[in-house]
Amino acid sequence: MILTCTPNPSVDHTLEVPELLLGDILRIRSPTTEAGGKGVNVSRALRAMGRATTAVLPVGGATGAELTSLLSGLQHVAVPIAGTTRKNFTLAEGDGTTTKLNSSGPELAPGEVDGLLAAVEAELARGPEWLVASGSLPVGAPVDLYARLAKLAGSYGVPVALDTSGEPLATAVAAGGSTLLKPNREELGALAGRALESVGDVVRAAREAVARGNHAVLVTLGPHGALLADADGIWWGQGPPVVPRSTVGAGDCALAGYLSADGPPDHRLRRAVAWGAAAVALPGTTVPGPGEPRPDAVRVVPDPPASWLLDEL
Ligand SMILES: O=P(O)(O)OC[C@@]1(O)O[C@H](CO)[C@@H](O)[C@@H]1O
Repeated sequence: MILTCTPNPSVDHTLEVPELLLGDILRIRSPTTEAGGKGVNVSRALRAMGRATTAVLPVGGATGAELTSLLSGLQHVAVPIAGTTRKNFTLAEGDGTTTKLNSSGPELAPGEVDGLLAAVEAELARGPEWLVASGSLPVGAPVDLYARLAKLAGSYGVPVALDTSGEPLATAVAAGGSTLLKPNREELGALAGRALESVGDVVRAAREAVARGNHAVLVTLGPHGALLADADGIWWGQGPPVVPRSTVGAGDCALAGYLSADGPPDHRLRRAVAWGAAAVALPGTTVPGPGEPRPDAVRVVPDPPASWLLDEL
Protein backbone atom coordinates (compact mmCIF):
# COMPACT_ATOMS: atom_id res chain seq x y z
CA MET A 1 0.00 0.00 0.00
CA ILE A 2 1.22 3.51 -0.79
CA LEU A 3 0.17 6.14 1.73
CA THR A 4 -0.32 9.76 0.71
CA CYS A 5 -0.74 12.80 2.92
CA THR A 6 -2.18 16.01 1.49
CA PRO A 7 -2.29 18.69 4.21
CA ASN A 8 -4.05 21.18 1.90
CA PRO A 9 -6.39 19.26 -0.44
CA SER A 10 -8.88 20.94 -2.75
CA VAL A 11 -11.89 20.57 -4.94
CA ASP A 12 -10.44 21.36 -8.37
CA HIS A 13 -12.59 23.16 -10.94
CA THR A 14 -11.23 23.21 -14.48
CA LEU A 15 -12.71 25.69 -16.93
CA GLU A 16 -11.73 25.21 -20.56
CA VAL A 17 -11.70 28.43 -22.60
CA PRO A 18 -10.46 28.92 -26.17
CA GLU A 19 -8.12 31.72 -25.09
CA LEU A 20 -7.58 33.65 -21.86
CA LEU A 21 -8.48 37.21 -22.86
CA LEU A 22 -8.35 39.38 -19.75
CA GLY A 23 -11.23 41.82 -19.41
CA ASP A 24 -13.37 39.83 -21.86
CA ILE A 25 -16.34 37.48 -21.35
CA LEU A 26 -14.95 33.95 -21.53
CA ARG A 27 -17.35 31.21 -22.61
CA ILE A 28 -16.51 28.05 -20.70
CA ARG A 29 -16.40 24.67 -22.41
CA SER A 30 -16.62 21.36 -20.57
CA PRO A 31 -16.21 22.40 -16.91
CA THR A 32 -14.93 19.57 -14.73
CA THR A 33 -14.83 19.14 -10.97
CA GLU A 34 -12.40 16.68 -9.41
CA ALA A 35 -10.93 15.76 -6.05
CA GLY A 36 -7.58 17.50 -5.89
CA GLY A 37 -4.44 18.30 -4.01
CA LYS A 38 -1.17 16.71 -5.00
CA GLY A 39 -1.21 13.65 -2.73
CA VAL A 40 -4.87 13.00 -3.51
CA ASN A 41 -3.96 13.00 -7.22
CA VAL A 42 -1.11 10.57 -6.58
CA SER A 43 -3.58 8.25 -4.83
CA ARG A 44 -6.09 8.62 -7.67
CA ALA A 45 -3.40 7.70 -10.22
CA LEU A 46 -2.26 4.73 -8.14
CA ARG A 47 -5.82 3.49 -7.89
CA ALA A 48 -6.10 3.77 -11.68
CA MET A 49 -3.07 1.48 -11.90
CA GLY A 50 -4.76 -1.01 -9.61
CA ARG A 51 -2.36 -0.27 -6.74
CA ALA A 52 -3.46 -0.19 -3.11
CA THR A 53 -3.34 3.32 -1.68
CA THR A 54 -4.68 5.30 1.24
CA ALA A 55 -5.00 9.09 1.20
CA VAL A 56 -4.86 11.02 4.47
CA LEU A 57 -6.30 14.51 4.26
CA PRO A 58 -7.98 17.14 6.45
CA VAL A 59 -11.54 17.95 5.40
CA GLY A 60 -14.02 20.54 6.57
CA GLY A 61 -17.17 22.40 5.62
CA ALA A 62 -19.35 21.96 2.56
CA THR A 63 -16.35 21.78 0.20
CA GLY A 64 -14.84 19.12 2.42
CA ALA A 65 -18.03 17.07 2.11
CA GLU A 66 -17.95 17.56 -1.68
CA LEU A 67 -14.30 16.50 -1.77
CA THR A 68 -15.06 13.34 0.19
CA SER A 69 -17.83 12.41 -2.23
CA LEU A 70 -15.58 13.14 -5.23
CA LEU A 71 -13.06 10.62 -3.86
CA SER A 72 -15.71 8.08 -4.91
CA GLY A 73 -14.55 5.07 -3.02
CA LEU A 74 -10.83 5.92 -2.89
CA GLN A 75 -9.48 4.50 0.37
CA HIS A 76 -8.90 7.51 2.62
CA VAL A 77 -8.70 8.81 6.16
CA ALA A 78 -10.47 12.16 6.52
CA VAL A 79 -9.28 14.22 9.48
CA PRO A 80 -12.12 16.59 10.43
CA ILE A 81 -11.25 20.28 10.72
CA ALA A 82 -13.31 23.33 11.69
CA GLY A 83 -12.36 25.35 8.59
CA THR A 84 -13.56 24.83 5.04
CA THR A 85 -11.57 22.86 2.47
CA ARG A 86 -10.47 25.09 -0.42
CA LYS A 87 -11.61 25.23 -4.02
CA ASN A 88 -8.94 25.71 -6.70
CA PHE A 89 -9.57 26.79 -10.28
CA THR A 90 -7.74 26.09 -13.52
CA LEU A 91 -8.28 28.05 -16.71
CA ALA A 92 -7.21 25.73 -19.53
CA GLU A 93 -6.74 27.32 -22.96
CA GLY A 94 -7.13 25.58 -26.28
CA ASP A 95 -3.36 25.27 -26.76
CA GLY A 96 -2.95 23.51 -23.41
CA THR A 97 -1.73 26.59 -21.49
CA THR A 98 -3.08 26.47 -17.95
CA THR A 99 -3.51 29.23 -15.41
CA LYS A 100 -4.04 28.10 -11.81
CA LEU A 101 -5.94 30.04 -9.17
CA ASN A 102 -5.15 28.32 -5.88
CA SER A 103 -6.49 29.61 -2.59
CA SER A 104 -4.44 29.38 0.57
CA GLY A 105 -6.94 27.02 2.17
CA PRO A 106 -8.38 26.80 5.67
CA GLU A 107 -6.44 27.60 8.79
CA LEU A 108 -5.55 24.51 10.80
CA ALA A 109 -5.55 24.77 14.60
CA PRO A 110 -2.59 23.16 16.40
CA GLY A 111 -4.82 20.27 17.54
CA GLU A 112 -5.86 19.65 13.92
CA VAL A 113 -2.22 19.48 12.81
CA ASP A 114 -1.64 16.95 15.60
CA GLY A 115 -4.71 15.04 14.41
CA LEU A 116 -3.29 14.88 10.89
CA LEU A 117 0.08 13.65 12.18
CA ALA A 118 -1.65 11.04 14.35
CA ALA A 119 -3.70 9.79 11.37
CA VAL A 120 -0.54 9.46 9.28
CA GLU A 121 1.25 7.65 12.11
CA ALA A 122 -1.62 5.17 12.48
CA GLU A 123 -1.26 4.32 8.77
CA LEU A 124 2.54 4.19 8.97
CA ALA A 125 2.16 1.52 11.62
CA ARG A 126 0.54 -0.68 8.95
CA GLY A 127 3.82 -0.71 7.02
CA PRO A 128 3.07 1.06 3.71
CA GLU A 129 5.62 0.81 0.88
CA TRP A 130 5.94 4.62 0.71
CA LEU A 131 4.67 7.78 2.33
CA VAL A 132 3.97 10.52 -0.21
CA ALA A 133 3.81 13.99 1.36
CA SER A 134 2.62 16.56 -1.14
CA GLY A 135 1.46 20.06 -1.84
CA SER A 136 1.38 23.44 -0.14
CA LEU A 137 0.85 23.72 3.60
CA PRO A 138 -2.35 25.28 4.93
CA VAL A 139 -2.19 28.29 7.20
CA GLY A 140 -1.45 27.17 10.73
CA ALA A 141 0.63 24.17 9.72
CA PRO A 142 4.25 24.52 10.90
CA VAL A 143 6.76 25.07 8.10
CA ASP A 144 8.63 21.95 9.23
CA LEU A 145 5.55 19.73 8.90
CA TYR A 146 7.11 17.76 6.03
CA ALA A 147 10.41 17.46 7.87
CA ARG A 148 8.46 16.05 10.82
CA LEU A 149 6.55 13.64 8.59
CA ALA A 150 9.81 12.42 7.04
CA LYS A 151 11.25 11.82 10.51
CA LEU A 152 8.09 10.00 11.59
CA ALA A 153 8.12 7.81 8.49
CA GLY A 154 11.83 7.13 9.03
CA SER A 155 11.08 5.86 12.53
CA TYR A 156 8.79 3.25 10.93
CA GLY A 157 11.32 2.44 8.19
CA VAL A 158 8.99 3.82 5.51
CA PRO A 159 10.57 5.69 2.56
CA VAL A 160 9.25 9.19 1.90
CA ALA A 161 8.51 10.94 -1.39
CA LEU A 162 8.15 14.68 -0.99
CA ASP A 163 6.57 17.07 -3.49
CA THR A 164 6.27 20.63 -2.25
CA SER A 165 7.85 24.01 -2.85
CA GLY A 166 9.22 27.14 -1.19
CA GLU A 167 9.99 27.18 2.51
CA PRO A 168 8.40 23.81 3.37
CA LEU A 169 10.62 22.20 0.71
CA ALA A 170 13.75 24.05 1.85
CA THR A 171 13.08 23.11 5.48
CA ALA A 172 12.53 19.43 4.68
CA VAL A 173 15.55 19.25 2.36
CA ALA A 174 17.77 20.81 5.04
CA ALA A 175 16.50 18.28 7.60
CA GLY A 176 17.27 15.38 5.24
CA GLY A 177 15.53 12.04 5.41
CA SER A 178 13.52 12.13 2.17
CA THR A 179 13.98 9.15 -0.10
CA LEU A 180 12.73 11.02 -3.14
CA LEU A 181 12.21 14.72 -3.82
CA LYS A 182 9.99 15.60 -6.77
CA PRO A 183 10.36 19.27 -7.61
CA ASN A 184 9.77 20.75 -11.03
CA ARG A 185 12.45 22.88 -12.65
CA GLU A 186 11.24 26.15 -11.09
CA GLU A 187 10.88 24.64 -7.61
CA LEU A 188 14.37 23.14 -7.71
CA GLY A 189 15.75 26.44 -9.05
CA ALA A 190 14.11 28.32 -6.17
CA LEU A 191 15.60 25.81 -3.72
CA ALA A 192 19.07 26.22 -5.23
CA GLY A 193 18.67 29.99 -5.46
CA ARG A 194 19.51 30.19 -9.18
CA ALA A 195 17.93 29.62 -12.57
CA LEU A 196 18.49 26.16 -14.03
CA GLU A 197 19.37 26.30 -17.72
CA SER A 198 21.29 23.12 -18.41
CA VAL A 199 21.40 19.48 -17.40
CA GLY A 200 24.53 20.33 -15.40
CA ASP A 201 22.63 23.04 -13.48
CA VAL A 202 19.88 20.56 -12.56
CA VAL A 203 22.33 17.89 -11.53
CA ARG A 204 24.30 20.30 -9.32
CA ALA A 205 21.10 21.49 -7.62
CA ALA A 206 19.84 17.92 -7.17
CA ARG A 207 23.18 16.77 -5.76
CA GLU A 208 23.13 19.64 -3.25
CA ALA A 209 19.83 18.27 -1.95
CA VAL A 210 21.22 14.71 -1.92
CA ALA A 211 24.28 15.90 0.01
CA ARG A 212 21.96 17.07 2.80
CA GLY A 213 20.79 13.55 3.51
CA ASN A 214 18.12 12.95 0.87
CA HIS A 215 18.40 10.03 -1.50
CA ALA A 216 17.20 10.90 -5.01
CA VAL A 217 15.64 13.78 -6.92
CA LEU A 218 13.12 13.42 -9.74
CA VAL A 219 12.89 16.76 -11.55
CA THR A 220 9.97 17.17 -13.90
CA LEU A 221 10.77 19.43 -16.86
CA GLY A 222 7.37 19.87 -18.50
CA PRO A 223 7.63 19.23 -22.25
CA HIS A 224 11.33 18.43 -21.85
CA GLY A 225 10.78 15.20 -19.91
CA ALA A 226 12.29 14.52 -16.51
CA LEU A 227 15.71 14.06 -14.92
CA LEU A 228 16.44 11.60 -12.14
CA ALA A 229 19.58 12.08 -10.06
CA ASP A 230 20.93 10.26 -7.05
CA ALA A 231 24.43 9.94 -5.62
CA ASP A 232 25.33 7.27 -8.20
CA GLY A 233 23.84 8.37 -11.49
CA ILE A 234 21.79 10.66 -13.70
CA TRP A 235 19.12 9.69 -16.17
CA TRP A 236 17.06 11.85 -18.52
CA GLY A 237 13.77 10.55 -19.91
CA GLN A 238 11.64 11.98 -22.70
CA GLY A 239 8.24 10.71 -23.83
CA PRO A 240 6.69 10.89 -27.28
CA PRO A 241 5.17 14.29 -28.23
CA VAL A 242 1.62 14.79 -26.95
CA VAL A 243 -1.05 17.35 -27.74
CA PRO A 244 -1.35 19.07 -24.34
CA ARG A 245 -4.79 19.56 -22.82
CA SER A 246 -3.94 20.25 -19.16
CA THR A 247 -0.60 20.01 -17.41
CA VAL A 248 -2.25 20.25 -13.98
CA GLY A 249 -1.66 17.07 -12.01
CA ALA A 250 0.82 15.67 -14.56
CA GLY A 251 3.62 15.85 -11.97
CA ASP A 252 1.45 13.89 -9.54
CA CYS A 253 0.85 11.19 -12.16
CA ALA A 254 4.60 11.13 -12.89
CA LEU A 255 5.30 10.60 -9.20
CA ALA A 256 2.69 7.81 -9.04
CA GLY A 257 4.33 6.19 -12.09
CA TYR A 258 7.74 6.33 -10.42
CA LEU A 259 6.51 4.91 -7.11
CA SER A 260 4.53 2.11 -8.71
CA ALA A 261 7.55 0.78 -10.60
CA ASP A 262 9.90 -1.84 -9.26
CA GLY A 263 13.42 -2.18 -10.49
CA PRO A 264 16.34 0.05 -11.44
CA PRO A 265 16.20 3.86 -11.60
CA ASP A 266 15.90 4.02 -15.40
CA HIS A 267 12.84 1.78 -15.27
CA ARG A 268 11.21 3.95 -12.63
CA LEU A 269 11.98 7.07 -14.66
CA ARG A 270 10.47 5.52 -17.78
CA ARG A 271 7.20 4.88 -15.98
CA ALA A 272 7.22 8.34 -14.41
CA VAL A 273 7.61 10.06 -17.78
CA ALA A 274 4.98 7.84 -19.40
CA TRP A 275 2.36 8.56 -16.72
CA GLY A 276 3.13 12.28 -16.71
CA ALA A 277 2.89 12.51 -20.49
CA ALA A 278 -0.39 10.58 -20.59
CA ALA A 279 -1.88 12.94 -17.99
CA VAL A 280 -0.97 16.04 -20.01
CA ALA A 281 -3.14 14.82 -22.87
CA LEU A 282 -6.22 14.65 -20.61
CA PRO A 283 -8.49 17.47 -19.39
CA GLY A 284 -8.25 18.95 -15.89
CA THR A 285 -6.60 16.67 -13.37
CA THR A 286 -8.01 13.52 -14.97
CA VAL A 287 -5.67 10.60 -14.32
CA PRO A 288 -4.87 8.21 -17.19
CA GLY A 289 -6.35 4.74 -17.38
CA PRO A 290 -3.95 1.81 -17.04
CA GLY A 291 -3.63 1.28 -20.81
CA GLU A 292 -2.93 4.91 -21.73
CA PRO A 293 0.69 5.54 -20.60
CA ARG A 294 3.32 4.09 -22.96
CA PRO A 295 6.54 3.39 -21.04
CA ASP A 296 7.92 1.55 -24.09
CA ALA A 297 7.78 4.86 -26.04
CA VAL A 298 9.92 6.72 -23.48
CA ARG A 299 13.57 7.29 -24.36
CA VAL A 300 15.92 7.18 -21.37
CA VAL A 301 19.48 8.53 -21.66
CA PRO A 302 21.89 7.65 -18.84
CA ASP A 303 24.51 10.29 -18.02
CA PRO A 304 23.17 13.04 -20.30
CA PRO A 305 25.88 15.66 -21.04
CA ALA A 306 25.98 18.51 -18.52
CA SER A 307 26.08 21.04 -21.36
CA TRP A 308 22.66 20.07 -22.77
CA LEU A 309 20.25 22.98 -22.45
CA LEU A 310 16.91 22.10 -20.84
CA ASP A 311 14.89 24.17 -23.31
CA GLU A 312 16.46 22.28 -26.19
CA LEU A 313 15.93 18.78 -24.88
O1 LIG B 1 -1.55 24.78 -3.88
P1 LIG B 1 -0.76 23.50 -4.00
O2 LIG B 1 -1.00 22.58 -2.85
O3 LIG B 1 0.69 23.72 -4.28
O4 LIG B 1 -1.26 22.76 -5.30
C1 LIG B 1 -2.59 22.30 -5.37
C2 LIG B 1 -2.89 21.84 -6.78
O5 LIG B 1 -2.70 22.88 -7.74
O6 LIG B 1 -2.00 20.79 -7.10
C3 LIG B 1 -2.68 19.78 -7.81
C4 LIG B 1 -1.98 19.51 -9.09
O7 LIG B 1 -0.67 19.10 -8.88
C5 LIG B 1 -4.11 20.23 -7.96
O8 LIG B 1 -4.98 19.14 -7.79
C6 LIG B 1 -4.29 21.28 -6.90
O9 LIG B 1 -5.27 22.23 -7.21
